[in-house]
Amino acid sequence: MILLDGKKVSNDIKNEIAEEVRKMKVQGEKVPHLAAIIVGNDGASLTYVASKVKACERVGFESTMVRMSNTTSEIELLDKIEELNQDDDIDGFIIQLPLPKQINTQKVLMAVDPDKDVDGFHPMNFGKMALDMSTFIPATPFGILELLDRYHVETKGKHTVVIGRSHIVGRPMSILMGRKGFPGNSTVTITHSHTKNITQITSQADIIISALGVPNFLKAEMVKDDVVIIDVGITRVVDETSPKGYVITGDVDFENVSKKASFITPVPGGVGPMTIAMLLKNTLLARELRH
Ligand SMILES: Nc1nc(=O)c2c([nH]1)NC[C@@H]1CN(c3ccc(C(=O)N[C@@H](CCC(=O)O)C(=O)O)cc3)C=[N+]21
Repeated sequence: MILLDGKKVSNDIKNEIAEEVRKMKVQGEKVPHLAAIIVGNDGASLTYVASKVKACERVGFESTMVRMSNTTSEIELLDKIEELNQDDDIDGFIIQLPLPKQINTQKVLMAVDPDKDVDGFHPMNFGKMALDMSTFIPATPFGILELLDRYHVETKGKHTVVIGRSHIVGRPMSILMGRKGFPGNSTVTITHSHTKNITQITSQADIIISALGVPNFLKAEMVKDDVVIIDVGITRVVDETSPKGYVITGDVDFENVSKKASFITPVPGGVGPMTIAMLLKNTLLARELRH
């Protein structure tokens, strides 16, 4: 079994980006600037945005965190987005999801300038991705592709099973794995809450990408030998014995499934850190597009 070490690979990527930034500075160019809007004060969201800001500092990017109260109206958020769209100093920005229920997420995502949409959530960019045009690929799927690439995991002709059809992970992942190229050229099955007899499907998979959010959902009995496992789950499970009071738990019963797997991502230290690294990569791309 080979561990797909997202922590290590994301560090390698950050070092590569930091090197690019150093070159920009030497040439007297402006460094990339990422902004993140966070609405509300949900603990998990704050932690994620804080780690994005920290990652910016680490590679030498500028970053701006925009905090808005959880009673923010849709209009107020749309105004803020327009401000960032117009701000020439900002190369890219994200709106941390999920948003409070008074706000229509789809409407908000459509207000982002597609050239600054480093999350790749605007329908224009999602469409480009589906049509193999160059664009911002959503950070988590992009990170998974990068991990598969750097570990030379064969995807061509393999049966990839994606669990979950979210707009952020499952749906884009199912498109990307079936695209021409590498990683890609997989035969893809996408499963969701209405899928019947999921074990019958997962047990035929060469590659399983689980983005469900149900801790320890995928058991050893549901997979075949030498399967490749990508665990996107990051559920906080209460644990009084740990210093933070919770442990981050994946969708995969790691202890048992890892015994059958050829490659597997750990949680934490797998897909999560890759997400952050690829957001930086998209921000670098956004800056290059604009200058
Ligand atoms: N507009 C938007 N873009 C996002 O990219 C986005 C979002 N909204 N909403 C929430 C999800 C979640 N997400 C993660 C980022 C880093 C880790 C990460 O670094 N995880 C560490 C553990 C971190 C910890 O200890 O809490 C790991 O898995 O090793 C996890 C999850 C980005 N998301």
